[in-house]
Amino acid sequence: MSEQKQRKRSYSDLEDNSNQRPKRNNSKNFNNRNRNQNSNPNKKHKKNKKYVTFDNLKLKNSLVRSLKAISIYRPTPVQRKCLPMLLSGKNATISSKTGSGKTLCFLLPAIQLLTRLRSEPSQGTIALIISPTRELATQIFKVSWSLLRFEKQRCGLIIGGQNKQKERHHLINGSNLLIATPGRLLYHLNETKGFMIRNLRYIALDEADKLIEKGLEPELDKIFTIINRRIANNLNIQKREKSKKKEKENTKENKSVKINHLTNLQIVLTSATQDDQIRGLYKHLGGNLNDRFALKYIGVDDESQSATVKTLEQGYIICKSDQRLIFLINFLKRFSTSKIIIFFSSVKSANFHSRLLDFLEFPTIELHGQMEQRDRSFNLENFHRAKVSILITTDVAARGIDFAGIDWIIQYDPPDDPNEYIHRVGRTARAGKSGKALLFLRPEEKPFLKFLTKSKVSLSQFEINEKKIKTDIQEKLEKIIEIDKTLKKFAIEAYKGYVISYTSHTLKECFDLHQLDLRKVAKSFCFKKPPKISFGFNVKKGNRNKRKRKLNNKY
Ligand SMILES: Nc1ncnc2c1ncn2[C@@H]1O[C@H](COP(=O)(O)OP(=O)(O)OP(=O)(O)O)[C@@H](O)[C@H]1O
Repeated sequence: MSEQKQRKRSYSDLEDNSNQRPKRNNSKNFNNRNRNQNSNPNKKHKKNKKYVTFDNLKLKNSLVRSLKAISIYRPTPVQRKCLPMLLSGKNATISSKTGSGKTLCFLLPAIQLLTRLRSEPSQGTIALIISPTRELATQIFKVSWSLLRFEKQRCGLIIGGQNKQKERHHLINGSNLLIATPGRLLYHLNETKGFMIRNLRYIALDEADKLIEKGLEPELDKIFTIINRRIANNLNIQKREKSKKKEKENTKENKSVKINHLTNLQIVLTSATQDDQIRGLYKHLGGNLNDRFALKYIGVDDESQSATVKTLEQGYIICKSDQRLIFLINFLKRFSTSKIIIFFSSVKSANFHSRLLDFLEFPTIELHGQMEQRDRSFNLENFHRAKVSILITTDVAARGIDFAGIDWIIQYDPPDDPNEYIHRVGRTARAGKSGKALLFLRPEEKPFLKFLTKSKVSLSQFEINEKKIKTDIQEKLEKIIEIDKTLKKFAIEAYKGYVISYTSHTLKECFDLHQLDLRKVAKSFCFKKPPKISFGFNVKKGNRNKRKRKLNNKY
């Protein structure tokens, strides 16, 4: 049997073990497994020289107590490696697999710093955490809140979509630890008088690579320029108070805000996927990689053969466009007692599929960036609580969110690149738990597997057992769309969104717009034949006629 064949697994061989899933462990503790396996863990630990506690890492007693209160007793490998360095004030960029505990790596040093400085609310923000999404920022805020339970320092959250007035009030009252998304942070830096940032000493950028990739670089640049200027002014005021003689010199400095005071900050960058872009971002922050402020790279899993965790079982299926939806529906029927996340490439597509699946009596929860913030938070909370549910989402939920008890990650629309794949599947199999992931690929998209392999992700092929797939449903779906005009509208938008999303794929050799057979694509949006719509693509000169003809043929 060929190697490829040996690796193939039948989709129907996959067991739905959701019913046997151990009860959700709220503590999400990596160490519980060890404790359960060993009736007397202390004996084993005494023998084990590597046994490290948070106390060994010189973490304050009150912080160790806060950790115990949320059932966290021992540091994870990445925490063991990073905390000594970060607690001593060094700058670092941290890379380790999804769900390995990076949040505490940047939060504990921030809080320890606040307590060491005995910072008061009147001193404003001393530590700042920037996150690319609102959901992730909120999650970090909740963890910060529980870690500060025995401290007098305050934490605050400022994210898009929230009441600016309320946020202003909190900022003026002083949030020593502030968690923010870039847009809203920039707004308050510009508009909120009394938002004190001049005492800033610590800055962490979570999912740092995403912050750049999301096109947030110009915003970050402005943020750092303002912070730099405020720190500079503050230092000048302090100097002036010390020595009136030097006032002339100081005034000069006051004008030259080009001096980089950001190098006086402790800087931490984290992500499960990192590349050279991170170095670029660090330079924005004023860090010089050759001096004493050098950014130390801490990569916990660099030697690992795989970029994803061992407890994740992952595979792909090859599915023609017109079979995709039928297969998805069959899959959801089969795993009806599971907690599932399905990723789509566009908001419109997520929108339509959520409605369609609800109609077909698969209750879904929707989450994407074009929803009202209130609905976003409400839906996210509901999904967190649910034992069995289907989350229909876009890449807004791909990063950092700490979901519990997820059985399956379905990438119905493929991700843009291997990094995004790694983050998406990282929403399951977290903190030592197990999980499964399934990637849908059209035959033409198979080259994407090569890119995944290069990024140390290897998948098995799950075969579709054609006999078990009910295909008669296609006709019913087409009828539903004909009758329900609202659903039809959503289907048209989704179809358009799907095709357009193809134009923005960076890996053109895997996701080529011109290889889409629109008649088949239309089937997967419940149409008998492609709806007549204009996509308004920019067709490059030279190939204009050829491409136009090609597109016309397909539409
Ligand atoms: N020392 C620890 N002991 C037990 N559980 C822990 C520990 N540290 C973190 N956890 C838990 O592990 C889970 C994952 O942690 P976290 O969200 O920080 O991972 P991450 O590395 O940031 O993941 P991602 O890359 O996906 O953002 C959380 O539920 C957290 O409570």
